Amino acid sequence: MTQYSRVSGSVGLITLKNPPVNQLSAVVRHGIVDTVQKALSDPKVKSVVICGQNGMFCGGADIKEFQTLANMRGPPLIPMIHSIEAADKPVVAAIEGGAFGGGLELALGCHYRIAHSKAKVGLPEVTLGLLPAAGGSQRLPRLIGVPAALSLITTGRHITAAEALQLGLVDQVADHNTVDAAVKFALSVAGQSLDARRISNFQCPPVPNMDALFEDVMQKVRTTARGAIAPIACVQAVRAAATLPYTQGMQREKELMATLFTSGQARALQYCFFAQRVVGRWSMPSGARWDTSKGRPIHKAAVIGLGTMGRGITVALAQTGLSVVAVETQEKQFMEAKKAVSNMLERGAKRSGKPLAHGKITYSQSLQAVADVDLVIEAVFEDMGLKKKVFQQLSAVCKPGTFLCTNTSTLDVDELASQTHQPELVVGMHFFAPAHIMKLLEVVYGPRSSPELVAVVMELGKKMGKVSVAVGNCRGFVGNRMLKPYRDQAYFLLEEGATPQLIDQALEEFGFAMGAFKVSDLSGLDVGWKVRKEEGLVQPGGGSGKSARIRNGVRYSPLGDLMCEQGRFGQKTGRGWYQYDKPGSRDARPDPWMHSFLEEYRARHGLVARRISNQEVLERCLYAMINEGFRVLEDGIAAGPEDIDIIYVFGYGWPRHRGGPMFYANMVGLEIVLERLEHYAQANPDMPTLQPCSLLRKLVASGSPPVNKWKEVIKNVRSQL
Ligand SMILES: CCCCCC/C=C/CC(=O)SCCNC(=O)CCNC(=O)[C@H](O)C(C)(C)COP(=O)(O)OP(=O)(O)OC[C@H]1O[C@@H](n2cnc3c(N)ncnc32)[C@H](O)[C@@H]1OP(=O)(O)O
Repeated sequence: MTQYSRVSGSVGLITLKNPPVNQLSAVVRHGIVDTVQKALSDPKVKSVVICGQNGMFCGGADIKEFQTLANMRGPPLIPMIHSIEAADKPVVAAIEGGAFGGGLELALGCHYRIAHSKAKVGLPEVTLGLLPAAGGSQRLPRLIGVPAALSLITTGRHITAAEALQLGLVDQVADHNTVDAAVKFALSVAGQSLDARRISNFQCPPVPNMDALFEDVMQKVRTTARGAIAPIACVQAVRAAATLPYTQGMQREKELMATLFTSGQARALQYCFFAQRVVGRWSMPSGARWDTSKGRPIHKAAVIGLGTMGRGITVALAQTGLSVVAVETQEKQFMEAKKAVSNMLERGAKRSGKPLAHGKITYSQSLQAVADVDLVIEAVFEDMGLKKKVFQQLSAVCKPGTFLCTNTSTLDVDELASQTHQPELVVGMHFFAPAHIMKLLEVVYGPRSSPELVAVVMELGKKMGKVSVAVGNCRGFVGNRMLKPYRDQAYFLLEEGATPQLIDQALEEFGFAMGAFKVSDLSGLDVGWKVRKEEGLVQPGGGSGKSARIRNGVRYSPLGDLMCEQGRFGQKTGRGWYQYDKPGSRDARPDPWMHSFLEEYRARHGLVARRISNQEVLERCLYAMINEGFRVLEDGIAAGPEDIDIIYVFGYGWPRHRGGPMFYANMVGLEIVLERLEHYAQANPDMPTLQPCSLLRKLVASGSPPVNKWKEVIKNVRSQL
């Protein structure tokens, strides 16, 4: 797992060999210890280079080893890195591809670092619920200063070789063969004193107003962490580097890591890391899979409808380098959209430092302009009649074989497919607003969608920088389907005595970016109202008596309808579940009006307000959502719990350190979730979404297996259906 050779007469070359990313598994650590020893004891060797095979230096510790302590046997990283730093011959790290986490910590133990110009480096441990505990939190601030180290360690961001050079993190950047450059460099420094090269001997560069700096950073980190503990431990570890001698700092690093390492948050974040990769290996109920389905190249794409979503999708496509035809038939919207897209592209180019993608887009007011494209994304208003018409037209205008995609968030993809000559070439691409920024893409296949098309769209999603999840077609797909019972419970809790701020606070303390009512104000209450009106659910004035709160035998809350009747559509009208300074403002403040509105509503419906605890809010909202998640799995709409969890983490503000709703259910204990659902279902027989799903019962009956074992139980349940 490590290869050793002597090159250029006097350089010992150690190559890490552990696909896919030369992670520091026990056997690699053994190899490093042995080969370093060999090089240092060989009198012919005057200096040493460490590199990684296949153009990758090292992706850090082997995250899979963290699952079981038994796997952690083998030489520990810290003494291994110390022995490299203490070596009396210069050791040079040749960084190609990347040096991350323990990989960068290994490089920081070396006396010199040479990086390829395309390489990236970073300490992403915080994203796995950890901190750089192989000396990274102590060496990095000593090398590049406290503010820069805080920025890298608390965010885990990867930086380019150029930025690393500027910070003094690497000593040289190579444009060609990095190993050759490192060997040449190693020859040139052989025999030189290493006293000034051992970072653990450095003092942190002094920082003016250090207490104020740490207070400020801690404040910011607490706000953005939303309950995550690792970013806070990272700040504490860097503070130790800035204030304590190295050995004491290392002791502090160890103590902080001990708390994080076995935490539920670390388990959740490491689960998310692997889940994100699992969803790329998609499968369909037909048996089609990512590794047996081949897409075909897309050279030219089109977007139909340049409202908010269409504009974002146009930008996301153009930024991949594709030629894009952007179509909007309404004159006013057409002119506004051109300007808006152009501004969005400029902002994107500024942010990313990449070239502007203006030239990739041609605008048209006619659908005829899409005749020669390979793929179309329809993004017109969310109206089945309108979308059907567009699909009929597209089917007539586009060349045979063109892939047709719809950016719908709820509508039946199969019904739209049936409007075309080739229904197998239709899928849903559910983007999230703003479409050029939000990472999630739900790829919705219907029963007739071809695996080739799913492969094409999943690949396109990747090019757009999205985390794409393939899901089956049903109302609301995965994300919005599970959101409905969650929202319903929030409304029912308002009726029973809660306030919007009580519910939102409980959800935000749990870690959601925004509570259910703030989200509702942001997206606009009128959107759901329109849908409910079309479905015949809305009774003007909200009605009275028991029937006013029942639809089709199921509990219904008309509260949202009543709010809309008063023109309270949320942020856009300056009034919603909260009040805002002016329409469009985002600063939500509790509205005293809501108090009397709810009191009057409860009186009219004979409801007596009771005290609602945060725990009840979480149990009712989250367990209702999770229960629907089990139904989604049972119905085969999502291939596995990872798909659901990634959708929620990337599209719905679910706190990543809680691993997604299904992982969270597993952490709470499936038997507890089942018991609480039974309890609430019994108390509310008119809320069928609280009736525990049979898959949940089955999992509990099977001894509540860990989340990565659910697929076997799901397979059995499905085969019995
Ligand atoms: C008390 C204990 C003291 C311990 C002290 C030491 C602690 C050290 C902490 C660490 O080092 S934690 C690990 C830090 N490293 C990272 O977070 C890097 C994680 N990896 C990545 O970000 C990316 O994989 C990459 C390296 C940037 C490469 O990206 P790319 O897009 O090219 O490939 P992927 O699809 O992401 O990955 C390919 C493949 O490799 C698997 N993998 C990646 N990194 C690791 C790893 N560190 N350990 C194990 N496996 C890794 C990844 O899962 C993919 O495989 P899969 O089969 O498709 O899942």
